[in-house]
Amino acid sequence: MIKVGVVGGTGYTGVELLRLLVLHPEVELSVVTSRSESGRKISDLYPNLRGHLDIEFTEPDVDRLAECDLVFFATPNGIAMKSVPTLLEKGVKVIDLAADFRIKDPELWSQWYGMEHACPELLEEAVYGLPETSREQIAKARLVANPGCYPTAVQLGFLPLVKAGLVDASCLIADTKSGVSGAGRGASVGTLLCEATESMKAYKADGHRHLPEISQGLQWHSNDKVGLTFVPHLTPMIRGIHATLYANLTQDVEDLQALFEQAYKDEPFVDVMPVGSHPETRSVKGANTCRIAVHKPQNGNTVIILSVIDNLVKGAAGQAVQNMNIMMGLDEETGLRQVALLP
Ligand SMILES: NC(=O)C1=CN([C@@H]2O[C@H](COP(=O)(O)OP(=O)(O)OC[C@H]3O[C@@H](n4cnc5c(N)ncnc54)[C@H](OP(=O)(O)O)[C@@H]3O)[C@@H](O)[C@H]2O)C=CC1
Ligand SMILES: CC(=O)N[C@@H](CCC(=O)OP(=O)(O)O)C(=O)O
Repeated sequence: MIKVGVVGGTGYTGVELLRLLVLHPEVELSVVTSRSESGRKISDLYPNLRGHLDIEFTEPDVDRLAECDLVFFATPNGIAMKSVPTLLEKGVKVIDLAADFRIKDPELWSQWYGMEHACPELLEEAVYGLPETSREQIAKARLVANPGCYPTAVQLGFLPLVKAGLVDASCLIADTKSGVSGAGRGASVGTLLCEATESMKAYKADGHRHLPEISQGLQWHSNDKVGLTFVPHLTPMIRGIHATLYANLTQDVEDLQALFEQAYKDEPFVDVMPVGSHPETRSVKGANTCRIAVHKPQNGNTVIILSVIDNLVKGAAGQAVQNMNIMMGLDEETGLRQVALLP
């Protein structure tokens, strides 16, 4: 059994990791941390885990975490980087669900995250954990930077076109919507029921920190300079990301549908839907699946890609378990075969 630790077990991505890991046949949950709930039985706080998990939250303590084979950090940005060097030194593998290791350039990271990086020397080694592009590197990695939720939906949508060099990479547009759980469990006025329901709004239209992450990821697969307009929106649902992506074709493409189907034909967690589909966020709720549909309106040369994920699953905890499976040499789908919850 793989001994696993979760730092930040009280948060939304933390408890989603627990939901997936308690049914994972190769995992023993050894340490789950919380500063605010230390000493409390986990299933008292999260009754969905009653009968599945019988341990208590403990204070985050690097020596206890070092007894694990692999540790997930489901913590705010800037926390994992303080403990990762020690854990790696002690032979523990790490998957960070936050952004500490996602951006390769430490100056760019500091510019967007507003702090000095604690271990910039590890940025080059860290593998960006999008299995659909980096499976082989993930398999050899000690440290994986789990992608953000918007970046997962947007990159999976654009990548087949960008990789094939069929679109003007300098003029990509991503119009994205997120459920409120994307903002985490911490109390804030903006996520109160009365503030976030029956309404919808864009935010950070002039610069969201996922912009450099998505641009970096697309640039790795593009011969041309990537230019992206990215606007996130908050929508009144609990889970889900819906990305509507626009790109301009630079040449005639006979069969866009075939291009996407070919790109993802061996991917267990990417579903290219039939021509004319409009994927719904509820079709991936609770599942580690990204569903994609491609549309080519008759007028003009614009391609529209629709991409949906559950922000807490393929956008966070599910993708992290997928990465763990790859890092530990397990079947990539182990513990991740959930069907989405409908209606
Ligand atoms: N929510 C989402 O959809 C997604 C989130 N992410 C990223 O994943 C990370 C976690 O997000 P989310 O679960 O939503 O966040 P939450 O705010 O819901 O949870 C954060 C967790 O971190 C713990 N924590 C906070 N500060 C510290 C600290 N200094 N040391 C140790 N533990 C700490 C908290 O527990 P306690 O205070 O009890 O210790 C809590 O369990 C974030 O970096 C987020 O950006 C990535 C993709 C999607
Ligand atoms: C709705 C909402 O607030 N969403 C969050 C994204 C959460 C996330 O994925 O954060 P990181 O990838 O940066 O870790 C936001 O826009 O900040």
